[in-house]
Amino acid sequence: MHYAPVIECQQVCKTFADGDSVIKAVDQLDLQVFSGEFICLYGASGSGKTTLLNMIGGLDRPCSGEVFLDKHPLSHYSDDTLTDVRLHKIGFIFQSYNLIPVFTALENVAFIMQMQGVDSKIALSKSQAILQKVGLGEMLNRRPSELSGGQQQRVAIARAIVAEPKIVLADEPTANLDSKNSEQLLELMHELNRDLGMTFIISSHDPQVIEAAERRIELADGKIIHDDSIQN
Ligand SMILES: Nc1ncnc2c1ncn2[C@@H]1O[C@H](COP(=O)(O)OP(=O)(O)OP(=O)(O)O)[C@@H](O)[C@H]1O
Repeated sequence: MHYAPVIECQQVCKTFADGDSVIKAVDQLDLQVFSGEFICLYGASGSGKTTLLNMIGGLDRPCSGEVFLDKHPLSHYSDDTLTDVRLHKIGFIFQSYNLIPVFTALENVAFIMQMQGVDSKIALSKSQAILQKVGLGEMLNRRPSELSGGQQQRVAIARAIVAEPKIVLADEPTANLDSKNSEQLLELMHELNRDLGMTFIISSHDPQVIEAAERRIELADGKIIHDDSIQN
């Protein structure tokens, strides 16, 4: 059951200069995402998936058009406010895990909540609980270099979801995982979607991820060429 669009893209464009020519990475794209959806963006390399996720998450700004988050146009926010909005509403999972090498698994997860101003003790206990949930309860004190790729990815996921954001944006989250770890990650994301109603937008080339999504959206040349929610 979907209640309200949490994200809306209206005629969103993003161009990049490439020498004398211009690349239209995202081209007049319209999209509505509803609360609780589990979406996979797929399409050839260079079709615009990462660029679109970055604009939805406020990491990058469109050249024209507008992205709305909970009906608020992101362009009206200053960079500082946007950082704050992102911190409280959106969890990011990147292909490269972006963990802080000198922090332990526990500290990497707790860090986001501490930035949100959550009391340290509470942040650490919530982080411990979420690391247990992703199967890393025995590895709280290991640094990223002491964890496997799959385990590092699970720390990154724990970090993205610990503050229970409304929206999770994941850019090729299974790209560096074997099929068993990919399956476990997918199960975890589905569980969070089902139990906590988190909205997921995942970009992927992985047939396992595409198959498991409720709504599949295909991009080509910065445009949507297929959307399961639209009869096309
Ligand atoms: N910072 C940038 N500067 C110049 N061109 C860029 C930049 N970021 C993206 N592009 C170009 O924009 C287009 C879309 O790139 P994007 O990374 O969004 O595609 P993608 O679908 O995520 O690709 P992949 O599946 O390979 O990750 C590509 O042609 C890319 O080369």
